[in-house]
Amino acid sequence: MRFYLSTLAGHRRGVLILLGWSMLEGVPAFFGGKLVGTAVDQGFGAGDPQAGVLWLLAFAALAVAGALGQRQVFARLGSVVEPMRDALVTQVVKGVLNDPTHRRTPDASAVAMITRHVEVVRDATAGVLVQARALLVTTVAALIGLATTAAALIWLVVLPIIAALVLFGLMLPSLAKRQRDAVMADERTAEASGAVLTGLRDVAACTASDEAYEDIATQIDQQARASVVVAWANSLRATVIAIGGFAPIVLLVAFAPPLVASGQLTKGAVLAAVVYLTNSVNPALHGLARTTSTVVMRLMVALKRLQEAAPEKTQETGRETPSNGEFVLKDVTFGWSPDAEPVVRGLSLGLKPGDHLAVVGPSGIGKSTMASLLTGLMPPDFGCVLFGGAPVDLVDPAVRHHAIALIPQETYLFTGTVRENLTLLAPWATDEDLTEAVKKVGAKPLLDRLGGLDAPLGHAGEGLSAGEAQLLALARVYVTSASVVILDEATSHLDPAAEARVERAFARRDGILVVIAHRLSSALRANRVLVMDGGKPLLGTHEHLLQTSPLYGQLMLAWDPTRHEETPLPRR
Ligand SMILES: Nc1ncnc2c1ncn2[C@@H]1O[C@H](COP(=O)(O)OP(=O)(O)OP(=O)(O)O)[C@@H](O)[C@H]1O
Repeated sequence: MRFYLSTLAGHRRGVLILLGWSMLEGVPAFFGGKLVGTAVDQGFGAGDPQAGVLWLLAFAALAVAGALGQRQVFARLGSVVEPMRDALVTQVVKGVLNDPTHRRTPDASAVAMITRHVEVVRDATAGVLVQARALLVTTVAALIGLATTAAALIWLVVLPIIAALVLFGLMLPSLAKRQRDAVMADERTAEASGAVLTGLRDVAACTASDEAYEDIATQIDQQARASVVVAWANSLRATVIAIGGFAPIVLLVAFAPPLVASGQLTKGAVLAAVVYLTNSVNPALHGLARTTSTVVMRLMVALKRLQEAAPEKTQETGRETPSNGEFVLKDVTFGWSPDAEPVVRGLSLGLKPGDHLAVVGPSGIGKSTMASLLTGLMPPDFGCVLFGGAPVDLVDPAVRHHAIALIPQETYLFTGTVRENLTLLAPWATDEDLTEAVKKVGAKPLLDRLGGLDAPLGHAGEGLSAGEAQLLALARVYVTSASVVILDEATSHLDPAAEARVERAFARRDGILVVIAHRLSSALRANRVLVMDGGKPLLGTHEHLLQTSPLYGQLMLAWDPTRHEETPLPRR
C-alpha cells in the first residue's frame, strides 16, 4: 500500500492536472440548478420565454464546457495510471524472481498471479480517479449551488444525505470482508481445479477422480455461496443509498409549497433545488455506491492480495539453504503421537557424500519412520536432523525435493510410455541418460522386452511383475540429480543377485546411500550399519556390531547366505 501510494504521489503533477480539468467538469453541476431556476423566475415564469431560452442555452454551453473537461480527464488518465502500473509490476516481479523460496526456479505461476493483481490495481485506480473524483467535484459543486440558490431548503436535503452516507460508511467494513471472501473463494476454486488439471495423470493413475471431483465441487459451492452473500450486501447498500437520495426530494415536495406561498422561496429556486438533486446529487450518490462496491473494493482486495503474494512475506518454513550435502542427526527422538512410545530414540548419526549406510532391525521397529525423518517429511520431537547445516524440514522444498530421493517398497507407475514414467523426476533426462540408468540398475533386458522407451505401460504398470516395476522405479531415481538416495525396501521383489547389483550401482553413484534392508546381505555391502531394536540405535561396521550387538549377532546367525532365497528379517 505504501509503495502504491508513493508511486501515485510520484505523479502528483499528473493528478493535479486531472483535478484541474475536474473543476471544469464540475461547472455545469454548480451552475445548472441556478440557470434553470433563473430561466423560470426571469424567463418563462415572468412571461419572457425568450429570456428563459437564453438562460437554458447558457446552461447548454456550460454543459459543453463540462464535457470538454471530462474529455481532458480521460486523455490525461494514462499518464498517471500507466507509470504506476509499470512501477508496481517491476517491483513485484523482481521480488518473485529474487524470492529466497524459489531460488532455483523462478515461480512463473506466482509472477502470473501477481501481475494479474497489478492489472486489477491499474484498472481500479483508473476507475477511482475517474469516478470518485467526478463524484466529489459534482456533489460539492451541486451542494454549494443549492445552498446559494435555495438556502432555506439546504438542511432538508443535507441531513438525509449525511445519514445515508454515515450508514453506508458503517456498512463498508463488512462489505469489504464479503467482497474479499468472494475473491478468496474464487482463487480457491482456481487452485483446486488447477491442481487437478496439472495432476490429471496422477489422478487417473490413482483412480482418484471422485475425490478430485469432490474437491472442486466443494470449492465451487463455497464460491457460489460467497457470491450470493456479496449480492445481498450490495443490494442492501444500494437500498440505503436510494433512500438517502430519494428522501430529500420527498421532503422538498412536502415543505416547499408553504415557503413559496410565504415568499421565502421563488418557484425557480424550488426547481433549481430539484435540478441539483436529480441531475447531480442523486446520480453522484448512486455512482458512489457503485464505485465503492466495485472499483474501490476491487482495488483494496487486489492490493491486499498483492501484499499477501509479495515474497517478502515468506513463510517460516522453506527458507533454509543447505550449505553442503551432509546429514547430521543429533539425539533424534520421534513418536507417532505424544502418548505413543517413541519409535526412534536418541539417534545420532553423521552421513557424508560417499557414505553407504544399511539400516537393519525387525519389521515395525521404526526404520521407515527414520527414513521419513531424513527426508524432512516430519520434524523430530526432540533433537535435530540437519541437512547441510539446516534443519531438513525447513529446507526450501524445491531444493530438498531435488536433493533427497526416497524409493519406497510400493512402486508408482502410471499409464504412459516407459520414457514418461522414467522422466517423472528428471524431465530434462535424455534418452542416453535413461538408457544408461536402466543399464546400471540391471533393467536393460526388461526395457528390450517391453520394446524400448516408447513402449506403453498400462495402468499402474499392468503386465509387469512387482520386481520389474521396482526396477523401473529404481532407474527413475538413478537418473535424477538426487545426492541422497534412500531405498526403503525398494528391492524387496528382486532376487538377491539383482538386489546386489542395484545397491552397488547406487553406491557407486555420487552422494549418500541409505538402504533400509530387506535382507541382511545389504548390511554386508554397506560401510556402516545402523541396528534398530526399539532402544537407542547402534551404529558401526558389520564387524564391530557382530561383537557389540546381540540382536545383530542373532540376526546374522539366523541368516544363511548360502541359500538362494534368504529369510526376510523377523517381525518385531
Ligand atoms: N503414519 C503413521 N501413523 C502412526 N503410526 C505409524 C505410522 N507409520 C508407522 N507407524 C508405526 O510406527 C512403528 C514403526 O513403523 P515403521 O514403518 O517405521 O517400521 P519399519 O521398521 O519400517 O517396519 P517395516 O520393516 O515393516 O516396514 C510401527 O508400530 C507403525 O505401526
